[in-house]
Amino acid sequence: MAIIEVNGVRKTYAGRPVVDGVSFSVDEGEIFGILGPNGAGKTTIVECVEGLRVPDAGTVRVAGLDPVADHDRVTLLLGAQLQESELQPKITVGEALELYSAFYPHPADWRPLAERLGLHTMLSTRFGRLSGGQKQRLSIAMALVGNPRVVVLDELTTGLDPRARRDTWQLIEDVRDSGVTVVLVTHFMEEAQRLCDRIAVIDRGTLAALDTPSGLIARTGSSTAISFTPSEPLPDAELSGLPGASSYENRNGRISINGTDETVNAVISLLARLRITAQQLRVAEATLDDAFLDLTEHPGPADERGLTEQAA
Ligand SMILES: Nc1ncnc2c1ncn2[C@@H]1O[C@H](COP(=O)(O)OP(=O)(O)OP(=O)(O)O)[C@@H](O)[C@H]1O
Repeated sequence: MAIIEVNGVRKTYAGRPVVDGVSFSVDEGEIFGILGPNGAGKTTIVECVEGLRVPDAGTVRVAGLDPVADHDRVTLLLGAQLQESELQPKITVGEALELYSAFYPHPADWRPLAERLGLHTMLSTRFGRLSGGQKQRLSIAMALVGNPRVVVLDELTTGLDPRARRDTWQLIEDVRDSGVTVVLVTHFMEEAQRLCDRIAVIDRGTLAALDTPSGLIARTGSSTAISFTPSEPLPDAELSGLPGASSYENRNGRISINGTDETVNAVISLLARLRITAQQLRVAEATLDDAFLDLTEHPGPADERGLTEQAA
């Protein structure tokens, strides 16, 4: 069942559409990613969902409510962790949670929430003294303290070190497992690939694609890159006939083939049949990076793509 419905939303600044007819819906209980290049319109879209901006056209519904007309009711069921949220530097973690929970008629008990988020040891620490990761955890706690049905997290892990980022991913999964729907705006492909059930790719204010991470990856022309140096030259006729292969090249004796899983198996069979050994055989799967570059405005050179190498 959809908890968020965005239908034909359009937002224009100084005559320039920054969101241009975007539609999607978010199902209750999923982690829904919103991915796109800088300035694509992601924050504008989520702020329309939160009722912080008013669309020029189209409709938004959160649990059937209009986030602008029914702002007070939507605020009770939607928790928002805003990009770069700041608090008074002197307020302590405990005071901030106490204060925010007082805004809601049925708040979560903030003490176990603080414990779940690893904040219980710093309840008397002032906001100004928290590290970036601790501030992020506090901002998640504040987004959850009202017991929301949906939480919107915008650029949650920007600026965090790899360990803090992974801890935060675990937190997001825990939040979803507790029954809260999560909308996650992110620049990090690995984050989106690991966490999201579905992803809306936004490009220049429009919806470029909406699919599962593996569905987006499958849209890339070739999902697997194979490379190796054969112990003896391979006949061109054999390479050109490989099933599933979209291209191949021979550069100074090193063979590179773009293809599919079927191509990998065919290469292995071919090498066995010709009794040729392959040195430095590498098989790299396409990642969400490849899909993102294919789907958005500025594709980068193929050799900059984020292929994850796997030993064959
Ligand atoms: N209040 C505003 N007035 C004028 N232009 C705005 C305003 N808010 C956003 N924009 C412009 O709208 C476009 C989309 O901005 P938005 O913040 O939604 O993008 P984004 O995808 O979230 O970007 P980023 O990933 O960099 O955060 C940008 O070109 C931005 O400069």
